[in-house]
Amino acid sequence: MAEILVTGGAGYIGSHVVKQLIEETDHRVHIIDNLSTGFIETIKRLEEIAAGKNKQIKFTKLDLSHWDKVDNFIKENNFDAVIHFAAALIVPESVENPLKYYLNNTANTAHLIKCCVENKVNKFIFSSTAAVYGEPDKKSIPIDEDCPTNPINPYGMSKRMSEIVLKDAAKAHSNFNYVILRYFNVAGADPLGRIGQSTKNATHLIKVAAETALGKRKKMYIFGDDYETRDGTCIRDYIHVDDLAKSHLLAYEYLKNGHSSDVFNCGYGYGFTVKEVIDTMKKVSGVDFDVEIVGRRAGDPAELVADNKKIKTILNFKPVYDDLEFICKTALEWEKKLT
Ligand SMILES: NC(=O)c1ccc[n+]([C@@H]2O[C@H](COP(=O)([O-])OP(=O)(O)OC[C@H]3O[C@@H](n4cnc5c(N)ncnc54)[C@H](O)[C@@H]3O)[C@@H](O)[C@H]2O)c1
Ligand SMILES: O=c1ccn([C@@H]2O[C@H](COP(=O)(O)OP(=O)(O)O[C@H]3O[C@H](CO)[C@@H](O)[C@H](O)[C@H]3O)[C@@H](O)[C@H]2O)c(=O)[nH]1
Repeated sequence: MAEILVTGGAGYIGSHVVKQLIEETDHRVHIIDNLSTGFIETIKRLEEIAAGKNKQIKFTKLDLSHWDKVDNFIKENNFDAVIHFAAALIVPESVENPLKYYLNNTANTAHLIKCCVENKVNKFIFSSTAAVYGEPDKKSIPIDEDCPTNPINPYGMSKRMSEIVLKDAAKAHSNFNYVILRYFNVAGADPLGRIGQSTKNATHLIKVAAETALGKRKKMYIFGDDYETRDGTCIRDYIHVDDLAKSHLLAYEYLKNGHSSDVFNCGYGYGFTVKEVIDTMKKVSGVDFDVEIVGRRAGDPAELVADNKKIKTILNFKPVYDDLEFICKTALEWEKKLT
């Protein structure tokens, strides 16, 4: 049994990982979150899930930018591992306000790593993103972990810089090990409908499509149909949030078994176009909602698809929910609960 700290556990992806830690392991979970984009209701749902298993989770409202408090918090507890989700993640906002991203994502992460090193918290699992690859050329797709990183916005750069901090820290402190997980496009919700993505003003395609199917938006927009892809719209590798969550449990086992630090792409290895996703949402919802084609959104690469051989081979990752209809259906069911 391990003591695991989850930062950002009141958010979308973190809460699905906490759910799995409760349901599939005997680890004790302590969440910290400043509730900037996460929700206290999510913590309450997680507490209910834990109670159903005769377990408890701990929650401390804490902002990672309060370094003194974070120092004390890590000192006072005896964590075996940290799974670090807390971050800001809106790409256009990162262009307008880069310092927010370098402070919240890079500086606070560097400080958290320092606390871990000083207090012998030797296992660190980090949420990174396909955005670290920037706009890879066609011949690099599917993208493997050796593809050069070249982030094109401050969000991607803030994550790439955190990766470098982790690598250097692990090089200098031989007991400290990390797993970096580079997520591709995360979507869907708990298949039992208990938690999901509650993000306000979400820009994510599948969430926007679910909102439009439910009439929360009058119509939705396709950002560009003049890309060099099979139907002119961008291609992405959509991974169900529960499959992604599982990779964190596998990463913990990997580190616990004494393996050394490494980086893994998280995706299914194939992609769908924006039009294919919208058609799938129309099919599962039974609603032929309005869609308008508009110009390209700045900074959107034509295609991002993961080469997932490494995570399958080394972490033994086995996708369970790799079905776009199922992903859209769970996103839609969750969206209904938010109305
Ligand atoms: N959603 C995606 O498609 C996606 C893709 C790639 C990577 N990621 C990464 O996954 C992680 C989780 O993303 P998410 O989609 O769950 O987002 P989210 O906004 O739902 O979750 C982030 C959580 O971190 C908390 N937080 C933010 N700053 C904090 C701080 N200074 N102190 C304490 N808590 C803080 C927020 O309140 C929130 O609960 C992020 O690191 C993000 O960069 C997400
Ligand atoms: O209303 C919409 C929303 C999105 N899109 C398009 O859909 C695709 C996917 O967009 P989105 O869901 O916003 O995801 P990405 O821009 O690919 O970024 C996501 O996936 C990245 C990893 O691949 C993460 O780093 C980001 O945090 C996460 O938001 C893109 O081509 C968008 O132009 C539309 O056409 N209309």
